Amino acid sequence: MGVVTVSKIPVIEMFGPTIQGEGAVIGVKTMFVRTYGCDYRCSWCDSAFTWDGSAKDKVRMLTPEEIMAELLSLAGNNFDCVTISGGNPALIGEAMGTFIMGLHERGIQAAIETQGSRWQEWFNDVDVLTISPKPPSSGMKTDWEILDGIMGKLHDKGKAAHSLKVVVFNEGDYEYAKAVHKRYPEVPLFLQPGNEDVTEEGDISVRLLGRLEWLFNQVIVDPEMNRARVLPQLHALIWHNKRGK
Ligand SMILES: C[S@@+](CC[C@H](N)C(=O)[O-])C[C@H]1O[C@@H](n2cnc3c(N)ncnc32)[C@H](O)[C@@H]1O
Ligand SMILES: Nc1nc2[nH]cc(C(=O)O)c2c(=O)[nH]1
Ligand code: SF4
Ligand SMILES: [Mg+2]
Repeated sequence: MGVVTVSKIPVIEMFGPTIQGEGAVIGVKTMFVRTYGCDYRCSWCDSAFTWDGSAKDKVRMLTPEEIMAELLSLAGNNFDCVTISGGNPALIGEAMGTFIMGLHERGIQAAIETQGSRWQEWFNDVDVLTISPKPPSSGMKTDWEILDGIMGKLHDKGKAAHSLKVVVFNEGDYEYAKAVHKRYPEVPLFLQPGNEDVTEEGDISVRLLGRLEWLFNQVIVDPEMNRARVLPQLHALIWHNKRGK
């Protein structure tokens, strides 16, 4: 019985350059690679096409070299950061590690968006690692043992700059974010208001800013959140629910 090495990555979309709209590196110019498949099914997922089957025919199995070539043909030298999101990119093993090495060989930084349900060895090589555990409104249940394991390994190896990002839709989610903060007090925590309608067309910025103000007001009166940072989804303020931005 041989070991099967999976050398390809399921890619649902690549786009950019755009501006990173969330979390620790908000405002940075970046390309996006979005992988297909997720082990979660968040009720409010803004990228459900990565797992609900609606875009299955658009998935391409690509080698790290093919992804690199496509990024270069999309943007030339007009970027030095690639954000890998999904879906859950942590479902992908060695091939992702190879891809990240290729980025580094070209002096390009790798940022990852994942929910903290799976560990991969290549997390150690990521430049900007965002772990986004899911609050109750998502309908998902956090496996704290797994999350503790991931946070512990990141802490021990001390290599990847990592942060936590919790999406908050309501009071219950806010309490969850506080529990996350208490559990991992040394890790930078970003709070992001939820987008309650990811299909609405047109300008949603006023609705999103209303939710941002609500979240500001939660944090402002809360002495247990003195270090949390509250940020909008900047890209959604500018480009609304448009895909590929
Ligand atoms: C689409 S997910 C993909 C990466 C990974 N599966 C995760 O959830 O972290 C990227 C980010 O978008 C956030 N997100 C998804 N739907 C959202 C919504 N309706 N409002 C605000 N943030 C949302 C997620 O919480 C996550 O931080
Ligand atoms: N501009 C922009 N910033 C983002 N930050 C995280 C995103 C994601 O979908 O993971 C995202 C996205 O889709 N677009
Ligand atoms: S974990 Fe991320 S990609 Fe998966 S369903 Fe939730 S928000 Fe969507
Ligand atoms: Mg997004």
